[in-house]
Amino acid sequence: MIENTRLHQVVQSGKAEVGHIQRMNGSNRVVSRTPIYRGKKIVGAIGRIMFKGPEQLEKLNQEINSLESEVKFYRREAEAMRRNEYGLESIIGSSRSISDLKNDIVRIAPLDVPVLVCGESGSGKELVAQALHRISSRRNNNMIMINAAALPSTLVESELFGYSAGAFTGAHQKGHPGKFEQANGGSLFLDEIGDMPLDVQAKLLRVLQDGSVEKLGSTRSIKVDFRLISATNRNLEEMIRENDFRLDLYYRISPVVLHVPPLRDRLEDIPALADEFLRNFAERHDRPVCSLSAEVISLLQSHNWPGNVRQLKHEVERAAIFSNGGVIEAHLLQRSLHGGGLAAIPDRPIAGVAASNDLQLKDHMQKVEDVVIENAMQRLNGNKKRVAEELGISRSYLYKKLAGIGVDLN
Ligand SMILES: Nc1ncnc2c1ncn2[C@@H]1O[C@H](COP(=O)(O)OP(=O)(O)OP(=O)(O)O)[C@@H](O)[C@H]1O
Repeated sequence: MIENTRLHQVVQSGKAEVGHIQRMNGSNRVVSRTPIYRGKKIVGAIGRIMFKGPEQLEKLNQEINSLESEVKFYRREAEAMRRNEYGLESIIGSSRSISDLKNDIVRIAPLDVPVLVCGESGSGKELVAQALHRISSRRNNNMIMINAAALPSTLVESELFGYSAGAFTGAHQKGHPGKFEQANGGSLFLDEIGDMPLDVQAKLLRVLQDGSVEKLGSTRSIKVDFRLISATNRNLEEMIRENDFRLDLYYRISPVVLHVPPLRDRLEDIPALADEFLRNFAERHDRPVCSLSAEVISLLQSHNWPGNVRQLKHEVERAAIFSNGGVIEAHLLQRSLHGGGLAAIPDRPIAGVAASNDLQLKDHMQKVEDVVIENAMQRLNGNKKRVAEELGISRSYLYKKLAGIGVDLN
């Protein structure tokens, strides 16, 4: 006889009981009781132990919760990937200049020629590079990214060329493939190529001429075949005139040049861009999607966006964070967007700048920049990526400024 049984009640009521706790031999069990019918008549009931104890049920519950949130996460990821499937879709905008750019990408992507993507910082050069790769015949292989500005000079060679086993003390036993080798069969995206030191430019040129690399510590050259996509926000022609960029390298990297227009020249794209950023933000943080009031849209369209789309994205996401959902109103935008003022209110007063009369305007500007950058570095705990994003400047420019201020970059 099962103690505490309720099977007789189930026979009487004809109602199944699922997930009930029943005390048996001093332990709690999770049980189910189901009536047995013959035709319309109840002829008995069957009891089953579903879980050996409530803890087991709790554990299962936790597992289901964690699986549910995993599914949610992958759903969001899949959605993001679906949007990026064709590469071009991730470039939002239907202005004339962006439509022309997309048409050029479609035309150029299948041709296996090097492409130089020029444009101001934050204008979307990396997105263009991704789209070129994704709709090229090399899309099933990797696109390897190198940020020439962020490569410490001591690591340039091992990073780019790789090294063979035992090439130097501390080298990994099996050696290491460099970025050129990793890009074999795919594309190599050289970001901020204008910031590449002259000695590295010479090495890169050799690789492009020979189509092969020699690892550090090895005399054997390895054939490499990649499509080179470079990007810069610098004026390379001017750098060539100043002997800061090699003319022969320029010819190699620029059979096709694409120009990404600055945001201020395509203000009509702002509503679509902002909508996309708000949608992504809501998806990432599992929050309802906000929209922008007409006043906010017109304020955004009257700004000149020195940090381009990156700055817009940052601004829109910032407003979304501070909004309570629904429509984002103008008071949530930073002061700078209401006409005048710096993008960030400096934590440290910009002292001494106005006081000294013997400085030229550009020196005053430099000082203001230095202080704003130092403040942002402090506020964001030295996170250079976030500082560059917040100030709407490229990381290469930030590195240069930090080196000028005397901040240790390592
Ligand atoms: N047309 C666009 N549609 C959607 N998002 C965009 C667009 N252009 C830029 N972005 C977004 O703005 C940010 C900056 O873009 P990206 O990194 O491509 O700029 P960049 O020109 O390569 O900048 P940098 O010169 O600083 O490296 C990214 O978050 C990117 O997704």
